[in-house]
Amino acid sequence: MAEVNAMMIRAGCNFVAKNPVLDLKRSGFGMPVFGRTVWCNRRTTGRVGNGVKAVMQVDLEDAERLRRLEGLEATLGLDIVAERELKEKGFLGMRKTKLVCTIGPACSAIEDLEKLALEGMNIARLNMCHNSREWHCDVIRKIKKLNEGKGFCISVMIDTEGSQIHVVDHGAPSSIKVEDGSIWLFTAEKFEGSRPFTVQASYEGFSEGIQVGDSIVIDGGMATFEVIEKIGNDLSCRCTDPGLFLPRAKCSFWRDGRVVVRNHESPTLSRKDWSDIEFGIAEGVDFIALSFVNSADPVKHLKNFLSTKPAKSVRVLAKIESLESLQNLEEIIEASEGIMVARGDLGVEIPLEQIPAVQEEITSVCRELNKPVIIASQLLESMVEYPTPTRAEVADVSEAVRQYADALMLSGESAIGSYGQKALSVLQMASCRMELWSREENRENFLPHYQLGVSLHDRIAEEICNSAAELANRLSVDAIFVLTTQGHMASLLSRNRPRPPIFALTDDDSTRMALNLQWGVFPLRIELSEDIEANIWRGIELVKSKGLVKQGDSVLVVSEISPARAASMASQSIQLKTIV
Ligand SMILES: Nc1ncnc2c1ncn2[C@@H]1O[C@H](COP(=O)(O)OP(=O)(O)OP(=O)(O)O)[C@@H](O)[C@H]1O
Ligand SMILES: CC(=O)C(=O)O
Ligand SMILES: [K+]
Ligand SMILES: [Mg+2]
Repeated sequence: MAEVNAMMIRAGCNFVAKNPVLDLKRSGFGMPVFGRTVWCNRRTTGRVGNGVKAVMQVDLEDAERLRRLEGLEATLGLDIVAERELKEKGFLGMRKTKLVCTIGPACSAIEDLEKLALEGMNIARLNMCHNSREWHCDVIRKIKKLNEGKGFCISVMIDTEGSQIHVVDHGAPSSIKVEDGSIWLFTAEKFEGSRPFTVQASYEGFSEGIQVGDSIVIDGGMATFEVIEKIGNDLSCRCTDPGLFLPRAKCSFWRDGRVVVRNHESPTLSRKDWSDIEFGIAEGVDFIALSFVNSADPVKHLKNFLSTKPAKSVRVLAKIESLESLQNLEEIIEASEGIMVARGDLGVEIPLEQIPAVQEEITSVCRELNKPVIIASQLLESMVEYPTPTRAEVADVSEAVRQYADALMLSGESAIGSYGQKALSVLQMASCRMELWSREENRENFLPHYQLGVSLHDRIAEEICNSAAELANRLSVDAIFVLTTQGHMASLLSRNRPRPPIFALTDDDSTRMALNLQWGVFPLRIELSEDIEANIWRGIELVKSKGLVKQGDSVLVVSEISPARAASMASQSIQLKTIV
């Protein structure tokens, strides 16, 4: 027995249901049913009203129709925001660059989360450095509720605290001015409140290996000190470049124009991080972003750990925010399922003028190795306080879009700022504008083509996607559809940054949520079988039924079925279809 649902009704199936109204409600369709002619059996056409009871009987002809439609029924479609954008702006106008928002006290009410969702948030980031377990749990549940109840498709990312050994605090709730020549004591001693000219370091061994004459740079240049004396584990320092001390400021040690790299004992994943990760898994988060990754090892370690978990697969992202991570960049990117260019802490560890080049390099290596990349921190920093961005900030955002980064991230702008929604709309508008210019300049043609696959199977998949993207651009098709189980073909298509949107049809929910991070990919859930043709048929019927494609639209369909699923062997195909 099948449940009644709106799809069956629209398709005109003949059946009698036990309690159609209840069944409709249960199947999650909020459409009004009272007084509407919604169903009929062979002989009678009836009006459904409350309390109508009948026995479900589906005849053979309809059973076949139902069987085909059940695949559609199980489908939860495109995120409603993308759907709206498509209807308003057409295929080409859909924003391809994804948007991440850090959730904090300024936007954790469900109404605020919904506003961010409507403004285009694709991923919500929770920084485990701040706030309580209960607070994070509450936010995650609210987001899931919005997804389930309102048709959004927002993925959740937790960002670990990591071992930030260089954090210092002056004890006061706001910033303190640091005068030129003033003498300060940096200590690991723990005390409550503030003492004049005293700064607490978050890590006991902070001064190990530090010599008299070394410099301490606060927050990438907010102020600079010179170490004038070591007193036990404490450092007495003179301010050489006056400025400001913010609460929880980050500091780095410099000698002869370079950061002093020290092999401290603290692991990338602390005990608190593991506990936060367990919490994230239990709450069904989609991404875990690892802070202060210096090599591929912690990423591999976490992935091994996750592979032992029965839960859905969680994607591991590595944050590039230390000097060491730059030295091991390729191995970290290869081991991860995505990268965040965490410019905040990176700017503490390398000279600021190097940030633009490093960002471009990381973005390019990520595309080469086919890993999504997020550009993070200070994108619209002034909007924490002001309702408009600086022109320089808009230029910075546009440059990240021009570089074809997969995603842009808001930090304090959404977490604590008064204009989070406005900031998101600035990202949204700047992205669409730069994407348009890139298309007008045919910039996708100038992207370097790297060969990724080694095995024949991998190379075939890659070449199919490269050719499909080129075909889609040259033939100006309206959309690309890809049938993908783990998202691999979808990401290979995205890597080419094609002009039309890529609708990725998958039956795996974690794949669907992970694809949210990829440039130009709009994930949809669908039942996939071993019958490729049937999958394609179902996929197209689904998008047609939602009014996303219409008669005369041309679509390119790329399909992949892994060997484990296909009865015989792996197969991939490209088909060009005109919607009839
Ligand atoms: N959950 C939260 N609760 C309270 N404040 C938050 C929360 N998340 C972020 N914030 C505030 O927003 C600011 C920016 O957030 P963000 O998470 O980007 O900090 P960050 O220091 O750049 O990140 P990281 O610690 O990963 O380097 C933080 O300094 C903090 O004041
Ligand atoms: C996002 C982050 O962690 C940083 O910019 O440091
Ligand atoms: K963090
Ligand atoms: Mg950081």
